[in-house]
Amino acid sequence: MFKYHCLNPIADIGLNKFTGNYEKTENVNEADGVLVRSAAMHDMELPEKLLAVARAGAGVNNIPLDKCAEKGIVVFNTPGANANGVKELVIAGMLLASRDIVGGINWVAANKDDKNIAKTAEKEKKNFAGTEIQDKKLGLIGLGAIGIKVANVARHLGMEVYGYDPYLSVDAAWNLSRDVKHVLNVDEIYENCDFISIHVPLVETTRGMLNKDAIAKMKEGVVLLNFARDLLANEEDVIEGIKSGKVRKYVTDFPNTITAGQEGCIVVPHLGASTEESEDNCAKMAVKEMMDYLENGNIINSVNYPDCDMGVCTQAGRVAIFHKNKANMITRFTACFGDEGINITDMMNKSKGEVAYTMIDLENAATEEMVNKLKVIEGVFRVRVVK
Ligand SMILES: NC(=O)C1=CN([C@@H]2O[C@H](COP(=O)(O)OP(=O)(O)OC[C@H]3O[C@@H](n4cnc5c(N)ncnc54)[C@H](O)[C@@H]3O)[C@@H](O)[C@H]2O)C=CC1
Ligand SMILES: O=C(O)CCC(=O)C(=O)O
Repeated sequence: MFKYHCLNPIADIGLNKFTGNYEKTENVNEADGVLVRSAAMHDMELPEKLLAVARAGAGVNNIPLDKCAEKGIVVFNTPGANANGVKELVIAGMLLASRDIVGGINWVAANKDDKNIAKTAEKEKKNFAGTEIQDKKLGLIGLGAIGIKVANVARHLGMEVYGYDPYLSVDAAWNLSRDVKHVLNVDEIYENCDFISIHVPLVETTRGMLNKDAIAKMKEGVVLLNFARDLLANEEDVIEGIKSGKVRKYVTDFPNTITAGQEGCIVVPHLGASTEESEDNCAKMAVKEMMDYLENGNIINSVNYPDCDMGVCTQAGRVAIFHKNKANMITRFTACFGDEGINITDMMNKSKGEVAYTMIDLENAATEEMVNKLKVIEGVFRVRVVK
């Protein structure tokens, strides 16, 4: 029996995929798996028993990835599962920035008792007028699951699209409209685009990348859209840009004390993935990944361990070892089994950066003695008897 804990509400359609072999617990300390959306886990004490964290979503900056890796806790996310939800909101964001739709709606609500509202509106509407997005230039920083979808739909809306992604995957390239201008220097986006939308993960190298130096290179009246993470922008610099007139609007999905209620900022309460479809897709994918890992030791879509998939174990035993990615580890593992006279029938070893994961199928079930021998090998973080 496995136990799971939800740090945020997770869609029932996903939770209903758990079989009778799973039980929900309200006590995180007894959970084998944790499901999470945006809850901050950095200050959380990681329970000894915990084996896996599944983020029902894309961004994992709320999870201590390295700390989890060192404890042999696999962190999963759900690539692409909420990308369409975000794409649709980004398009809405561009439209909201182009005419003062929110101001206009508020004006109507404030004048609801005016018997002549139809006539007055015709006089007042000039205050809320704006521009169209067709034929404007859109620059996308990050051409992953979301960036690509935004690029392709923007092309259909008649925009000229520039895209920048130094790590563009082959899959992503296949899905990208050939009309998108793929630039190799982000400055080309800053210098040319009327709308700039950022879709990269928040990591040390991307933190604050939309700052005063970047804004200085941009066109007058640029619209910035940030549906990725607030800390990707230096928002004080963005506010300065708005005050000087350089930045026409800043559309963000991340309310905070810098942008909430600020003139020129259109702030949405983190609604990018808040659609029934995205929530369902993320929940289903997160639960599937977690179950495959808990039952079979397979890792698919992890952000802190390599993918490693040996299917369902048909042998008597399966052991999974989390360890440092360094020389001689496999020799030492196999020696442990050899010393006990246990035959290895199949094996897989994968690495990701500084960590590695080894799955070993055995003709006989692993003994406690053998597991203890593996645990004390220098560089081993965790040994898990899967079967
Ligand atoms: N507002 C919301 O509710 C949501 C926000 N997000 C945020 O959006 C981000 C992107 O999501 P996805 O597109 O699904 O992720 P993804 O992983 O599919 O795409 C990210 C892309 O950014 C690229 N990249 C990384 N560093 C870069 C850099 N310095 N310059 C240019 N490109 C760079 C990567 O190569 C990758 O193609 C997430 O990390 C998350 O923070 C994601 C989903 C929902
Ligand atoms: O779960 C959510 O609503 C947030 C989604 C998100 O920000 C992400 O997937 O990165």
